Amino acid sequence: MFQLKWVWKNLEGCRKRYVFALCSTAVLSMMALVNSVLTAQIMDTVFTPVKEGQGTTPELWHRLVVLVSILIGFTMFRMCFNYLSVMTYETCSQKLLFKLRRDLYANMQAQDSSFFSKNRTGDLMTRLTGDLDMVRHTTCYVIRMIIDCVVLFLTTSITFLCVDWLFALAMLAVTPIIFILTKVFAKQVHPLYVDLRERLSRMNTAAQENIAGNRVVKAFAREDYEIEQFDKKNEDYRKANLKASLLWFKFSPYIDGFSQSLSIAVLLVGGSFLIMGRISIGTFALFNSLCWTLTNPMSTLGMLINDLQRFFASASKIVELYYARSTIVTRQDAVKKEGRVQGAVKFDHVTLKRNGTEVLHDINLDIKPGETIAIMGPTGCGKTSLISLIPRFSDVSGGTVSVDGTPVGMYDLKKLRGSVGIATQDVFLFSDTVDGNIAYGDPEMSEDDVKRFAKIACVDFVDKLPEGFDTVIGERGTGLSGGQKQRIALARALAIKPSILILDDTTSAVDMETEKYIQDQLAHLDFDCTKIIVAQRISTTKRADRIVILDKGRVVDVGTHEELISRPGYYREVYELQNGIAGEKKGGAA
Ligand SMILES: Nc1ncnc2c1ncn2[C@@H]1O[C@H](COP(=O)(O)OP(=O)(O)OP(=O)(O)O)[C@@H](O)[C@H]1O
Repeated sequence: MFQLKWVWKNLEGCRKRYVFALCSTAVLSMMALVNSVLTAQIMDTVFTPVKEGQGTTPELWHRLVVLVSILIGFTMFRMCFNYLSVMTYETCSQKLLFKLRRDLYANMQAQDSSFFSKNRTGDLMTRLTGDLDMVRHTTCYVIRMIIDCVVLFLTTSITFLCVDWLFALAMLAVTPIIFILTKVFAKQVHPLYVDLRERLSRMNTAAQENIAGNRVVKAFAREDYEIEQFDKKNEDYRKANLKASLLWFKFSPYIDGFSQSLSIAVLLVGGSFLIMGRISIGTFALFNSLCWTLTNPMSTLGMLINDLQRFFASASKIVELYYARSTIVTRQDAVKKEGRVQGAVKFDHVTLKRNGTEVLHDINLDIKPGETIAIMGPTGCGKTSLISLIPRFSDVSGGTVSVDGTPVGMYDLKKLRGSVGIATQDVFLFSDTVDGNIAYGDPEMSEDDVKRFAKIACVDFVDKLPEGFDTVIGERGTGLSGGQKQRIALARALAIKPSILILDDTTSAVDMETEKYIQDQLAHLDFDCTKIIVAQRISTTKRADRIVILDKGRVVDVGTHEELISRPGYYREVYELQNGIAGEKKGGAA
């Protein structure tokens, strides 16, 4: 039930309107009885006297006209009221959907990287689409129908009991059996819908991964395998859907059968009472015409419970996302920093654990403002992990990372990240223009600035694009090479004029000449900036003020290019390898 409480909480702003809609449904359901009651009145006060030979007096004509006019007027009023009611439900549920989507999206933006590695994209997409729609469907339809069923059933039962208690009891005798059946059904169907929801999410995840990784699939000619894998998930989903539907089909004949038995009871019991003179023809007509108000709620209640269980399964998933809280947030007692960050970075006895394994051990590093630091080391030694601690993509497990003498954990997160320009290893560009991608960090940026940073990052290929800087790139746009994407990512990182620029293998895919040009440009930026460059190429690292060598999560050496090539170690090995010296030496020795 917490799911319903949560929906109520989120209806803030339109709760009064929603309560009005709920009440209007109850009133409309009660009104449904009035037509039958008026018809019974016409039968007993107009038709019966005529049939009993009293003739057609003007009084009877007058009574008929009045009652039929009331009937027409009432029906018109009910139609208008119903329209108002349905519109209120629709506006409230759409508003709720909009708010939830916005809140969920905002909350997702606040999550850290561990959240995204724990949750599959397809699952998150299911929550934002199908699950949310189930919440909307429940607030605007399922709840309305449940109220309609309950009120209709209760008012009809009370009316029947007031008119003829014995006839009413004969009709209501089967209802407890139907309620027990629907309760058992609800209990059995709930786990099926939780499972169904999970399978749908798995299928969506498979589809999403396949679309994202379609190049890999094609490169390995694994289309048939992928189709087979998707088919399995699709089949799983189909089976789960069928299982839930079959459960309903197992119960529905009994529920329908018992509901329909009411019509037979009306004919049998009502007919007998009519013959015995216990009830009038009007009373019989009333019971007969209102029979549906008892059968309908009972037969539709099962379907509504079906929907309600789907809602509970979907809402639980959304609530989980809604209340997910990142541990990487701005602290209440965060230090207010005015002005530009100078760019001093200090790692003080830093350790970092990932999934319980320590990947960085006792890192000590003091980087001065404006310094250029290169980080080098074998694959998996912790380079990306190390730099991700500066903008707090991850938090340290021990020790402190400080920027300008203040631990990064004490910064306002926006201030900290706004001072760090980062071009990551996996370049991601948005489906936007080149201009939009470069100015991503500052949408107000002038066209001249965009061009200036594009020049620094050597985005010279833009002239060859069909619409220059206005060419849409990314997923739905013009294709770019790996090196071209890297250069746009670099321009994007530079465009915010960061105090600390972090480049994680950003120029690995560009040619040597372009790289040299970019290095020259980076050395002469017109703003103060500390540069931390993760690279594997000696051509990239050799200009750095200091080069830090990492191995198995530890700093094993620090020095300038000259210092490091003058002593044995990882750097000299890479240097010799990349300059063909190792081969020459070996050749000479042979
Ligand atoms: N999200 C994660 N969850 C668990 N372990 C991780 C995660 N990210 C990285 N690791 C592990 O942390 C270690 C360091 O990874 P990291 O990406 O920092 O290395 P790297 O030096 O940047 O590697 P590369 O040169 O290949 O980019 C590796 O052993 C890696 O398997």
